[in-house]
Amino acid sequence: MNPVETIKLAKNFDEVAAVRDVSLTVRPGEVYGFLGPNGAGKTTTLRMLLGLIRPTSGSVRILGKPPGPGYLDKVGALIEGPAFYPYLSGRKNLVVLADHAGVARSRVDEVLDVVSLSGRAGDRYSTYSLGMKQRLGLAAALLKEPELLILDEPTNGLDPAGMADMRVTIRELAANGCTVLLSSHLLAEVEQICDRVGVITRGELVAETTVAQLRAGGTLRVVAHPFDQARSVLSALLGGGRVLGSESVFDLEVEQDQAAKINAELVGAGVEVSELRWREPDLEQAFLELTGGVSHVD
Ligand SMILES: Nc1ncnc2c1ncn2[C@@H]1O[C@H](COP(=O)(O)OP(=O)(O)OP(=O)(O)O)[C@@H](O)[C@H]1O
Repeated sequence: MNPVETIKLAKNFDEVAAVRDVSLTVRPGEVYGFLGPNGAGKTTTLRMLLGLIRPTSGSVRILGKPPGPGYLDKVGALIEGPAFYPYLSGRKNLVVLADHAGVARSRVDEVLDVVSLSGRAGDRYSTYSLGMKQRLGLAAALLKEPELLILDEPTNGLDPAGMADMRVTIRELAANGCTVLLSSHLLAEVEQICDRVGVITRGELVAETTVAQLRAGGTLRVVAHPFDQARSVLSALLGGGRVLGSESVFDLEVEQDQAAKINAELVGAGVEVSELRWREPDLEQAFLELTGGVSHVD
């Protein structure tokens, strides 16, 4: 059973088609990044998953259940900045929520620990930094020991240290078996934190793939002299069609671990290799192509 499955999910706001026929699948135990520029339809999709708004068409299953009573019992969510009492401490705020949700109060200190907020848990919420507020929001989402976490832009507005903390916490939660669906407009963030990614633009899911696949497609840059001799060695090794180069520079579409063998073959044939360098694929370019270049990637 996949923790999240949508089939042709769509939402129109009057004339605006905010989400169009989105069919996405989040698999058990993964961190899934829902990536897209601002206004792409991420929040609208997440709100539909959580029953906050009703889809215009299409269907949703969360942890195997369609929307209905109790379908979110094992789901924690952080969406649209959680509401806390500013004059209460972080811990007291969580106690209020735990009591309301019928969760044992002992769980409060556990979740404070998970989000590394124990040291400041006695301070008033109003004195918290944005990063601490966000972590308290995550703690609240964890109270029910969710199997699935849905997080809308969890690092939005955080400073680099706060972002890094949040990433570590999310990865730890996933390592402990929680499935995570998070939205982000930051390619670099999704790359660091997620196993798979769904790319949404103008309301449409334009790609759903693993981060490893997004990263695949790098090239090996080889600079070797003399050119003709280098080309014939490389052609013999890789097949002529895969060896394109000019003026002693070759950009080879090979696996990264073939570099040593290629170097040895060239040097063994008396070719002088002055550069051998793995070049990562340009993810930003790939993302812009997928999204039609509609927005900037930070
Ligand atoms: N309640 C609403 N009424 C009318 N239009 C809306 C409403 N909510 C969202 N939209 C529109 O739907 C589109 C998608 O918005 P959404 O908030 O889902 O995008 P997003 O990908 O989450 O972007 P952001 O990161 O900027 O929030 C936008 O054009 C937005 O203006």
